[in-house]
Amino acid sequence: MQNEIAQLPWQIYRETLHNKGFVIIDNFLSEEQCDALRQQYDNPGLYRKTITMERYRFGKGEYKYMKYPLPPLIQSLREAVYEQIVPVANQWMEQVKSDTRYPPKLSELHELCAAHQQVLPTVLILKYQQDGFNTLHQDLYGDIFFPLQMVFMLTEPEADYSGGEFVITEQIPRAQSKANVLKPRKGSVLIFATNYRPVKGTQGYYRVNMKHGVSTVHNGQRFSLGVIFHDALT
Ligand SMILES: O=C(O)CCC(=O)C(=O)O
Ligand SMILES: [Fe+2]
Repeated sequence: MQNEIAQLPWQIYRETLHNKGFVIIDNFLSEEQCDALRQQYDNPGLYRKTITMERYRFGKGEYKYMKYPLPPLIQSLREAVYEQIVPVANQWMEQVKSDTRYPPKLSELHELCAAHQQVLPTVLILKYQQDGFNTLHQDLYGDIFFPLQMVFMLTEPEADYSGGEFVITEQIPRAQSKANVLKPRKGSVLIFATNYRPVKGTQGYYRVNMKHGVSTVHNGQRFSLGVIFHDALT
């Protein structure tokens, strides 16, 4: 899996991340891998915490945080994609004139997280049913955060559910927000900015704040797997 990931045209994906703050890679997971992950939703041994989204007013639906050790497929995806996108994260830090630099390996990011008491895995699997949705948010879990994250689509739009678009908003300084509405197919991965992206202005780069969420699912069931790279305090 790690070798297959390394073979993808990452230079193009990195450019898209720079230009738009998100990129969709189709057919990243097979049908079988998606179905297997989805079936694991009901395997209680895999999870450390279940969140009913209504309770926190996060939306409507349910998600579960995985425990360490992660299933081998997810562990290797998380490591391999991190290594490909860490140059984007570092270039963003440079552009916004931050001193933060991210290490080349995910294990090194996790050492940094651990030094800030962030040791719990943030990988989560989400399930939305009819009328489910996810309010616009940012996945920050402590002082240490990696500025990009990914989400895998485990179900197929129109066939498995309707509605349920992935929404990313860009809050342009001194203007109203712009929305990007995405409908990635089953097996696709979407990589996107966790809190902001740099945009070139007349006087260097400025930060455009980004949030993401999921619009209302009208029918059916929508499953996704969110992979955040930093670990959490709680
Ligand atoms: O269900 C989705 O597509 C989005 C889930 C989410 O907020 C995330 O993975 O961070
Ligand atoms: Fe999220």
